Amino acid sequence: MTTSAMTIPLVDMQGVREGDLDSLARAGEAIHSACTQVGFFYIINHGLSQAVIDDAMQAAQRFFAEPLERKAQVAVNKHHRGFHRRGGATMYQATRPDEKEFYGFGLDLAEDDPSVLAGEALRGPNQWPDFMPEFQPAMDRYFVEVGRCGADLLRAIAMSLDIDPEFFADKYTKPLQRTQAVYYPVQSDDRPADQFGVAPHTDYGCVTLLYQDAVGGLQVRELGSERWIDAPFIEGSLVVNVGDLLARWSNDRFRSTLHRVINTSGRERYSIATFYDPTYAALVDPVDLGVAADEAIYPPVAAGDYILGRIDASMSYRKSTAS
Ligand SMILES: O=C(O)CCC(=O)C(=O)O
Ligand SMILES: [Fe+2]
Repeated sequence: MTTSAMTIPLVDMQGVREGDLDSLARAGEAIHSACTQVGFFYIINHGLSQAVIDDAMQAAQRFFAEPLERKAQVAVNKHHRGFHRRGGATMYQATRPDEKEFYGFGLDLAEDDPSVLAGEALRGPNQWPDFMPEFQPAMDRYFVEVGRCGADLLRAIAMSLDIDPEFFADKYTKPLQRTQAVYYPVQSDDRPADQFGVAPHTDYGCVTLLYQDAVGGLQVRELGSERWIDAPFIEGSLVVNVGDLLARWSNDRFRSTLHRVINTSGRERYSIATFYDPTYAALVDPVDLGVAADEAIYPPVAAGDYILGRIDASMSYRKSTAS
């Protein structure tokens, strides 16, 4: 007997952005069922302007089209910012590095910022290519707008858990938001079976917000089966998924679902993934999300410590220069 495939729900964020409490409750309910049953959902009316998205995507395409020697001028630094060449990222449990390039950046903190001076990992100034002056402003605008959307999502998630809708605000005063423009070269049909654009993995942090182009290739693992479900491009949408840290925070009520990318479309694929994660020291304690103390599966952990451990395990450059 075949059962019908899991579907990835779609949530309208319009009312949430307008601050309407009824809409917040409705979106919260839809998001809650998506987070508990699928771990993935699409959002529309997310508040990012299409012009900002298009500029960022075009800038990313131009950047990745540069020769490797140029891109290497902004090679990833110890603050986890810059260009990651192909082969630099291997997902835990994967046998081969991902077939992708990406450019990562985050909250731009000066070298004399207290968090940087204190040696907090993953903190520091962004780096930008001086050979492509339009790259930084396009990416910065995207970063701000997608961060706003992340905050809206967390408001709806808090509401859905029957806690103060503003609960997450003070956990995100200095977010470990990491935004990554990703380039997937064309993969051949006769590639080894264990060669992926991104190998099957779950995300490390709280919520991931993904803009993908129309090429497709993202797949989500159906719960309780071996089936991979396509998460195709939907015009005007972002794909959102729960990461391991939010699943932990929720005491495993929310699911952090396996996903992967295979790009056998014959076309190059581009996406921008944003890992919208809390302040380094924010305490992730299931009790704060409404779990009785004697039912909490996980002890409290500092968000940054958890995320850092996961990043260190998957990025080859950090094995030599981790800090
Ligand atoms: O680019 C995509 O479609 C997904 C990327 C992804 O899963 C990740 O970077 O964690
Ligand atoms: Fe992912």
